[in-house]
Amino acid sequence: MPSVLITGATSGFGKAAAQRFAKAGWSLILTGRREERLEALKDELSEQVDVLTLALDVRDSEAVTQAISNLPEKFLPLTCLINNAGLALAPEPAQKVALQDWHTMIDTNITGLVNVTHAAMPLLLKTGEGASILNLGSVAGQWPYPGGHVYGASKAFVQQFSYNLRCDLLGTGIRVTDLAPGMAETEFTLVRTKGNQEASDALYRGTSPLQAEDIAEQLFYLATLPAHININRLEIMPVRQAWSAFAIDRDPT
Ligand SMILES: NC(=O)C1=CN([C@@H]2O[C@H](COP(=O)(O)OP(=O)(O)OC[C@H]3O[C@@H](n4cnc5c(N)ncnc54)[C@H](OP(=O)(O)O)[C@@H]3O)[C@@H](O)[C@H]2O)C=CC1
Ligand SMILES: O=CCS(=O)(=O)O
Repeated sequence: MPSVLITGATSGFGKAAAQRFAKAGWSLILTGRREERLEALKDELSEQVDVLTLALDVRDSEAVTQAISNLPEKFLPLTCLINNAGLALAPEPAQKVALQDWHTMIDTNITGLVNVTHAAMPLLLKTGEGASILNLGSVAGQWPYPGGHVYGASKAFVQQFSYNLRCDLLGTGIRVTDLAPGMAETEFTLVRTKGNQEASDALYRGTSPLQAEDIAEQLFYLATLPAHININRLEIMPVRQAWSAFAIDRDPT
């Protein structure tokens, strides 16, 4: 059976992806920092498929390299890497943000993603044709909005890194995709607001955001496309989300 390595499998897209790939019989390598959630997911899915859990922080390059370069044989060949672990912090304007919040986003969304990709690449190269790297970007990587500051910039990195990887991996058979969702109801806003459940509920109330299962379905689709097809970027929004007009600063009347 093919195997998939999913970062950030303790919640949201990552957890839903684990459930989707398990349904199709893929072996799962699941990572995240919250060990008890990883173990609960393992309990849920290990009757269906082989599950390996790796409790780690993607920002810790040594831990990442150590864990991924020592995967048990049973979980090889590695067919798909889903770089999903990530977060937004500080929805307030840039001029009000604590510097540490910017660092946390850069360290997780950029350095973490790079750490995991670097560690997994030798395994994906061994797999060759049909292997995939699926990177969770965001509409925020393409479209600016107030409060997007470093989060949007980190997702722009994900897009360009994905495209550049495509160039270097040409001829290896490895596909690379920047999957860029819009508003999706997960724990994302709870994290962004540092635990404000009311603010999170308010954002999703009265509209129809994407659900984690919608993104899991796209991830499974991308990973199981015929081996000669590469989708470079897939942007997906809820029907009830769109762009808005330019904001203009005007003199008071
Ligand atoms: N929801 C949305 O509207 C959108 C989200 N995205 C992106 O999708 C990805 C998944 O987000 P989503 O499922 O919505 O959010 P969730 O908050 O529900 O899940 C985020 C996951 O990332 C993991 N994670 C965060 N930091 C680290 C870290 N330092 N080391 C390891 N794992 C980490 C968390 O695990 P743990 O805390 O256990 O470590 C968790 O499993 C993110 O990259 C996000 O930016 C993109 C577009 C839209
Ligand atoms: O990446 C998350 C979606 S949004 O909050 O930037 O619209």
